[in-house]
Amino acid sequence: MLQTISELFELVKVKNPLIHQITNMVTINDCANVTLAIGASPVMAHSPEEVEDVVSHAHALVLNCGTFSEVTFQSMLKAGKIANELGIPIILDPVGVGAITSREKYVKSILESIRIDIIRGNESELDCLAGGIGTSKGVDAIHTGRDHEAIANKVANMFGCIAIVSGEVDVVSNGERTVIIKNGHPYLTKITGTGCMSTALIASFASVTKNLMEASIAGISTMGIAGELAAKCLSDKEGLGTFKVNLFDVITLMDGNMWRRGVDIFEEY
Ligand SMILES: Nc1ncnc2c1ncn2[C@@H]1O[C@H](COP(=O)(O)OP(=O)(O)OP(=O)(O)O)[C@@H](O)[C@H]1O
Ligand SMILES: Cc1ncsc1CCO
Repeated sequence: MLQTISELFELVKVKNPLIHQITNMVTINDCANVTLAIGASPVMAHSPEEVEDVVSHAHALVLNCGTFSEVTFQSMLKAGKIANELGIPIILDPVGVGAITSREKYVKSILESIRIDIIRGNESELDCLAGGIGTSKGVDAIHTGRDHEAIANKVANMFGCIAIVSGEVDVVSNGERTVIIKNGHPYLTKITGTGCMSTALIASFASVTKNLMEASIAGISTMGIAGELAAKCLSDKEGLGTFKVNLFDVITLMDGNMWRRGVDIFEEY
């Protein structure tokens, strides 16, 4: 498995897939840049008049709910339906679901109307989709001690997709098989958007393979490994600003070999 995942890095760089992202206004620029850093090509288009055209040329579609509106919702439905028709993988990032009541209704409606391939969110967000209370503080997770493996497994089975619960360890499940990834660094929680950027990375990998479990593992672990290496390079006088720059540097340099050396996977079946 490690060998085939490591090959995805080269594949993304060679194919330079187009990743259509309907995303939030807080982290949009970072998501575009991380997509470029891994070797894919971002296009951020939101308007209902444009999304059908844009998605029909894309190789993956990201739906990120971070700053939501009725217009965004309509755009997501339009783009999602075309992506389903064309067999383009859709990756949902249900930012803030559980924290903002109206968002839950919209996200559940998206999940009823469109076939979603991968859902990535933090513990609170995925717990909400699994039918729990999804306790959170704004868009950040509140750690409840709930079983992340059970949450990922339940979401995967409920929506027939791959579910990723990110956190101190990341859990990836397709409802039958669960993989636990132990990479990461606490600083990843201190700059906004590392979850959103992980979703953009997952979409980049999902656009070049039919094996969406491997794409999910590649995307989420890349952020964890990059966080570790970015922190390791910090001097005593450097903090989150340099950490963020280092994070982009590491992701630019990441290839299959670097990934294999850094990844810390624990598998369960
Ligand atoms: N306590 C932690 N220690 C180490 N790594 C962490 C920790 N919490 C999260 N991470 C890593 O941070 C990245 C983002 O995950 P997180 O769950 O914080 O996303 P998020 O809450 O959706 O983020 P955002 O909404 O800011 O985009 C992942 O790569 C995850 O592995
Ligand atoms: C801070 C924040 N608020 C809405 S979206 C977002 C980015 C992280 O999800």
